[in-house]
Amino acid sequence: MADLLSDLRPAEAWHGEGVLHLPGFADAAAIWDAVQPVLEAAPFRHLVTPGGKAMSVAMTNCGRVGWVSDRSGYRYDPVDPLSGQAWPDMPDLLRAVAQRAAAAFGAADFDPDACLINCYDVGARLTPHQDRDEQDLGQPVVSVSLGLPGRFVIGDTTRAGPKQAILLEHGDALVFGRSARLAYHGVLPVKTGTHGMIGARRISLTFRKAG
Ligand SMILES: O=C(O)CCC(=O)C(=O)O
Ligand SMILES: [Fe+2]
Repeated sequence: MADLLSDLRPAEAWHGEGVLHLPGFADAAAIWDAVQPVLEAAPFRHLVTPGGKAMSVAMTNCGRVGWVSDRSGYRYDPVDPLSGQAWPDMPDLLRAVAQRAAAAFGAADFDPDACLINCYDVGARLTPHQDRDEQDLGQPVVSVSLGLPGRFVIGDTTRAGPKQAILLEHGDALVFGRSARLAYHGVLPVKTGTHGMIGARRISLTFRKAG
């Protein structure tokens, strides 16, 4: 007998054994609600790269530690440099969706302690990089997308290697790990548009086991 939900929802897609795209995986409205108190306590801000340039993506965090960048480098820090306080706790609903996505990837023991929240205004981008500030590279990275579509590009472990683009839409989850854990990835400039719930921007929540 046909499963009604799986008929309505686009299928999950593996890109090799290291990248799993889960279209429409998350309850985006519930996630957006849960993020509001985080944004009140720790608003989006444009971090500065070690080279001194402001990033086009605005960022904040929740969880035990948060990812920060400044003139001295990149790191996970338990303190929000803007408030001088601990980052807001990771809401249970966020942790749960990240764990559910990781389980679909085969990482049932994923226990994130950091959630980096990225805000892309129209035109903002993230140039290809590796996520390598986490201690245990055996754990995957899970992202959940909200708002305008994002063209996520991911390649191999070399900066210049060929990349494929995966369109990430409102409510999609993406997991990368194993052979793709150190793959170079980024987000192309977000195209003009307005999303009914999120406005003229894309927001991604990226969950990691940092420590
Ligand atoms: O916004 C995304 O989907 C990816 C973000 C990312 O690569 C990161 O936060 O390290
Ligand atoms: Fe990344």
